[in-house]
Amino acid sequence: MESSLELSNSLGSVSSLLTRCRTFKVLVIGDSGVGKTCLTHRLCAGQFPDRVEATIGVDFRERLLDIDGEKIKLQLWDTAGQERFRKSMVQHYYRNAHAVLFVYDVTCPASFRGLISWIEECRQNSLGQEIPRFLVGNKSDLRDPSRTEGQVSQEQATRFAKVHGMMFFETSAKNPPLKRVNGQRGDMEVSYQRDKVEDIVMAVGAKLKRQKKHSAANALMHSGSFKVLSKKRPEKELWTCC
Ligand SMILES: Nc1nc2c(ncn2[C@@H]2O[C@H](COP(=O)(O)OP(=O)(O)OP(=O)(O)O)[C@@H](O)[C@H]2O)c(=O)[nH]1
Repeated sequence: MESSLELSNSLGSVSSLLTRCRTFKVLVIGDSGVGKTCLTHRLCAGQFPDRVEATIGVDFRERLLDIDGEKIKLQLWDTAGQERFRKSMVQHYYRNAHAVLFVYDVTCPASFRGLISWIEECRQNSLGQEIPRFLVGNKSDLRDPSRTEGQVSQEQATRFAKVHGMMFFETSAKNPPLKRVNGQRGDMEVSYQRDKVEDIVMAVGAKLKRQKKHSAANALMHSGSFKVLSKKRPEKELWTCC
């Protein structure tokens, strides 16, 4: 039997584990040119970059979040969409990933169809179904409401997301789309999209935070006593301070 002092120490460790800042590796994948680099700039720095070049290999950007008083660091891995720039590094991308953003361009149906091969690449690299997945239709500012051809509809994307267990967002890394409204000064265009980019980052953070609590609670339940956690520490790179 554990003494009450040991028990209280154990509970103290649980609480410090739960409040510790954790870094989450989030992969951003999709065809070349869909806007992964611009999106990760917006997600991390809040700005659309002036100039971008095709990603070679991988780029990292980080975003520190405070979710309900808890600090979480998202480390976004902006991977190259072009096969020739990613070949030799693919396995490294997928190692220890905590979440994946699948990005397509809403004005490029080929990039939407291409998602199947990105899902397959995840499977080949042993990314389990328990890893949270998010579907992001980018470049919504270029959507032409008068056209149905040559664009990916939100209905199509919603169905796809449901089938593949993903949370779906449509957004623009560049600009919110404009809408014609009848204001006091007559007809004018105003932006009507809330900052969906911010919604994405908060949704990813919240989902990962919930998962973290869940896995810590599971570890506690399965060990019987929390002492076991200190013996079997999670992998070093997964637990870093902000
Ligand atoms: N209009 C519009 N253009 C965008 C948006 N996001 C990205 N772009 C443009 O799309 C082009 C490609 O953007 P990138 O961010 O380099 O695309 P990527 O997916 O990272 O491409 P790779 O590095 O080759 O994989 C650039 O010219 C961007 O300016 C958007 O939301 N709206």
